[in-house]
Amino acid sequence: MSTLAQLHRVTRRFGDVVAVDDVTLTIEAGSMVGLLGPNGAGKTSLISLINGLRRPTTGTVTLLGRSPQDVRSRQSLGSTPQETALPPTLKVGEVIDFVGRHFEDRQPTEALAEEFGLTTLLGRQTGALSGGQKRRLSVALAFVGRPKLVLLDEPTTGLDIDGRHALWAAVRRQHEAGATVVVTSHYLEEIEALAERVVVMEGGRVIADDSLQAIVGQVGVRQIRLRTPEVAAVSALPGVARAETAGEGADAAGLVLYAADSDQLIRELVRSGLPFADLAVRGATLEEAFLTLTDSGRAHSSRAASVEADAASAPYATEVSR
Ligand SMILES: Nc1ncnc2c1ncn2[C@@H]1O[C@H](COP(=O)(O)OP(=O)(O)OP(=O)(O)O)[C@@H](O)[C@H]1O
Repeated sequence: MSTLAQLHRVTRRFGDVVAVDDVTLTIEAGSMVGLLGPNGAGKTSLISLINGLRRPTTGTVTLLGRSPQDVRSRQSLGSTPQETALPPTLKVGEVIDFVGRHFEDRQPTEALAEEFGLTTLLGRQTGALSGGQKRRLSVALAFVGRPKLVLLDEPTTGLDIDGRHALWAAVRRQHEAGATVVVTSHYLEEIEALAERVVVMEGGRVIADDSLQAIVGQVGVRQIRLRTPEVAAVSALPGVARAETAGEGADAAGLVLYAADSDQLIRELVRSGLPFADLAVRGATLEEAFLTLTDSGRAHSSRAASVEADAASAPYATEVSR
């Protein structure tokens, strides 16, 4: 596998702020990498180091074997422009043609428009597009030059669910057609839908870098859902790492338990004689993995209150940490 981008011991400071802190990272050709992290984790700064908009304070960044500032390496890079960078009086088709002309091997305007659901908008001025339509155009432009590497910084922010799903499908098809993609997102669902490899950042550092499956698997918890009128007693069973009530139902609340050993917990539950129904067990989600991996998750857990006996009637989910 060839390397498209490489960061070696890269630190980027803005005054006193260390936005990227001693990061070493390799982006291999053919991969689909999700960059995940809480606000201010350094994701955008990392992207701007790869696309050459920023230079590292220390360390080295290479893009296709060259400096990211070298125009030859940027020829093979696709990224989304800021929405405000779209010329408002140019039509969608004209903008795609304009950007496409910068590349030797480009996707035809009609094909790209079709792929990103822009066909009926080709004749419309970009200034007259909705926010979601501008977003789709911005992402489509990242792919027009058949780039080897595409950097998508929060590609679906502001899109509704249908719009998000349609864009993910288009990005997946472009990836299958050969594009290597790095995508940052606040939506865990987006990373789960797109990424094969997940890099988790926090405080400028990479705190996890593995396959999506392995990241989720790192969280040694399983989720057990059931309904019970005895919320407090079931939540207090040995082996429960965390419990949340959904507050549904008048007499038997929905309860979500997290445990390292779900089999053992179920044995304890049966042995306790406590009433329960609708038992379901599944593995952790990316969200649970993320909360476990990041400080925000630790803060979130420590803020959580204990399950009280009256939690069954609470209108919102209650989370506990034990
Ligand atoms: N131009 C800048 N000048 C000063 N500080 C900056 C600059 N750009 C980023 N920072 C700081 O660097 C840190 C990382 O910011 P960055 O935008 O890379 O994070 P992020 O993970 O993309 O966050 P978000 O998810 O909120 O977009 C933050 O503390 C931010 O305030």
